[in-house]
Amino acid sequence: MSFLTLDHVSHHYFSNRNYTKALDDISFTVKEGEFVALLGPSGCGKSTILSIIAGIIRHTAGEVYVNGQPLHKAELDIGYMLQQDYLFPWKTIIDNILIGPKIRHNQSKATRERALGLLSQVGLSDITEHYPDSLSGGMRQRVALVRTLITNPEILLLDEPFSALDYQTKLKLEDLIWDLLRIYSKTSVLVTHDIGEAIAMSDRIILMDANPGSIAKTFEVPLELRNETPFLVRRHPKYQILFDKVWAKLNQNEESSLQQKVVESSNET
Ligand SMILES: Nc1ncnc2c1ncn2[C@@H]1O[C@H](COP(=O)(O)OP(=O)(O)OP(=O)(O)O)[C@@H](O)[C@H]1O
Repeated sequence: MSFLTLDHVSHHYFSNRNYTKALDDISFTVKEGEFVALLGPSGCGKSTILSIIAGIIRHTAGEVYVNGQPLHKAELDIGYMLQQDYLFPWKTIIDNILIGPKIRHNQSKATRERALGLLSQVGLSDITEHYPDSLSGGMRQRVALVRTLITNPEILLLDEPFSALDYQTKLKLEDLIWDLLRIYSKTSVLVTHDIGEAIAMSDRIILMDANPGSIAKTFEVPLELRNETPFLVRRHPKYQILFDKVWAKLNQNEESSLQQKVVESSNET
């Protein structure tokens, strides 16, 4: 059974009297424990989808279900990881991690021990009393990951969490997160522009189109790739085959949307 369902979801924004149709008729499901990537060009509505799932914005049409219940009734426990880590510079690493439990009045000894255990799993046991300014970008994102996992969320929303990192750090972090999410069987939705990252990390790729944001095609990642770590996936022969298929579809969509724009502008003049 599906854990999360987006059923014919559309969304438009109104700002300064401007109307933007951000999403048009989006339908997909995410199974429990599944890792789904939303891939697409800038402005196709990837972050809008995450904001809708997180309950930050209310979609204009359609419905979102969690375990068959409408999202607004489901009280979904969410972990949100962003490009920026948003660590508080005046708090130590352990205090940054324990902010979520503190807000929920759940700062038990067991929670602290869980935090220390997670820090050790991401290779950061020695820095609990350090401040974020003394850490590298990759270390800070590892802390952000622990802070996201400490409340044991039902679903993890990852909004380009690697895009501010250098390539080497990004590859290492992909492996670490992939490993941890499988250990804890976390249901996850990753937003990315990066085809390689989508293939390496996920079970399924939802490729999106822009203007307005819609689903162009869904690609299942072959089992042989899903069983490898993200780093090793990139060496697998099936990786290149899938990469080429996604790349071809992405280019085909971009070209047809460019042609449409040219036709529209020539009709206006
Ligand atoms: N608060 C807002 N007010 C008005 N329009 C918005 C708002 N947020 C997003 N949009 C518009 O909605 C569309 C989808 O934006 P969104 O940020 O969801 O896309 P995205 O695929 O996540 O883009 P990117 O990859 O650049 O982050 C875009 O046209 C964007 O300009």
